[in-house]
Amino acid sequence: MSRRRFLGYVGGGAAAGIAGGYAVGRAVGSDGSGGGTGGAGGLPDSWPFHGTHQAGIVTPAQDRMHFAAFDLRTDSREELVGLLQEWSAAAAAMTQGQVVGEPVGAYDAPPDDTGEALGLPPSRLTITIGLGPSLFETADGVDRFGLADRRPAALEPLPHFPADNLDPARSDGDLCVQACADDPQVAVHAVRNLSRIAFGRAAVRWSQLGFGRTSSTSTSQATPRNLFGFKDGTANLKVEEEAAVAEHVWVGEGDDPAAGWMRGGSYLVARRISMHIETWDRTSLREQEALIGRDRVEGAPLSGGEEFTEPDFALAGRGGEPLIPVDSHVRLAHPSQNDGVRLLRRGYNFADGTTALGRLDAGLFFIAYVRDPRTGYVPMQTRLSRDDALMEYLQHTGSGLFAVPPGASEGGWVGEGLFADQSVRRGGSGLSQRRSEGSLGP
Ligand SMILES: C=CC1=C(C)c2cc3[nH]c(cc4nc(cc5[nH]c(cc1n2)c(C)c5CCC(=O)O)C(CCC(=O)O)=C4C)c(C)c3C=C
Ligand SMILES: [Fe+2]
Repeated sequence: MSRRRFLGYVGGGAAAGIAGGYAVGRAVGSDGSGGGTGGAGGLPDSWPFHGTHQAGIVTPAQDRMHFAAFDLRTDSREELVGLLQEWSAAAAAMTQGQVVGEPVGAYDAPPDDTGEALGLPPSRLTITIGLGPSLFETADGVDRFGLADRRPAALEPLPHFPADNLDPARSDGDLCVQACADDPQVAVHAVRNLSRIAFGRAAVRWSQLGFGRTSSTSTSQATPRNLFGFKDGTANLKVEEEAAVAEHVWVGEGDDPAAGWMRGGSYLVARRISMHIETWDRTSLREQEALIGRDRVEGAPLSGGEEFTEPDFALAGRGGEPLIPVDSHVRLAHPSQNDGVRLLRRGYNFADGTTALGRLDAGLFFIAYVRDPRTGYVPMQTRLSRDDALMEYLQHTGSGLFAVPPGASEGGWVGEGLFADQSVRRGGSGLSQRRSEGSLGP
């Protein structure tokens, strides 16, 4: 049942009228107007949960995010399967603006749906589910769920990068959920309800709220700005570049024969990057632009042109120095310096109050989707962490790598292929037989 109809159902016409007015006040128009940063034109009001790929990857980036990493509190394979199934069903409902579970349950029991999104539209919510390396094997080699031989080779914990200052309490996790929406209440509601469903089986390890997307993932979107005040996402990989997305984002058929279940999936890299805002704000505009390699107002490369003009790294100024400095961010991150690698960035700004020193605890929650982090992320991050002059203003404080399985079909669930593959391989008993044996879960 839709969250909007629900109010009329339980409260009668008057309740529906009040709630409807409230919802309209908060809603983002279907043309994206009022959606905050950028506003994407002509978008539908909701995105389907089911499909070849999970939603929330090439979907035009929404304005808000709630990201959560979970640790499993069970060693039962059946409970893990049940959790992924229940999460998928709840995600399918919430992304369509429907209530989770029974619209009206027993009066003496807690309601299924936590309620704070009642009356709110879908708000283009997407829910993307990922699996961390520790789900397959713990750091001390324990195979909790019989999945170690299904682990993708690309799902190795990220290495330590120069200048990393990672907080374990903001890093890693067995599972992750990325909930993005144009209304923060809808994104938070999604994570809260998945967390409630997980009770007893998994618990939130860490989470991050984000606002003001720092990337466009579609040419229909205007380029937003990060907290340094610069346009961010200009050269991002966009959904319209189908061939490049296939090459750089989706796991292909022959990528990893031992992990065929990842075909059509991707790998999510998350980095919580604190930005030294106060220091930046005392830095000259000339220096700021040299650090980025683009001008602040238009976002054009310092070699000239407009926002979408290709940078000319060879062009030198009067003094003979390249106009785009050799240690600038965009030069070091450009495909020409990275064996042609392109990332699909999907990050968000964050501001988490103030530090003990009275500075803004703010930055960029960097998310990228890559086909293989070993080639598509690690070398670039190593180069940036070592040589990027912008690093003087940044500190990486959290990190995670997650395998994001392909999308679920109608009636299916995210991660189904991981377990199905295994049942076939382990003795050819087949999915349904293993179900009837009770070894796969419900
Ligand atoms: C490892 C990958 C990257 C991290 C980490 C990263 C952090 C980061 N970036 C900015 C600001 C900007 N980045 C821009 C471009 C850009 N950044 C990366 C990669 C990482 N950034 C890439 C691949 C690119 C595109 C390079 C290209 O092909 O030209 C830009 C310019 C505008 C744009 O193209 O998006 C800005 C601005 C910050 C502030 C930051 C960490 C907090
Ligand atoms: Fe960047």
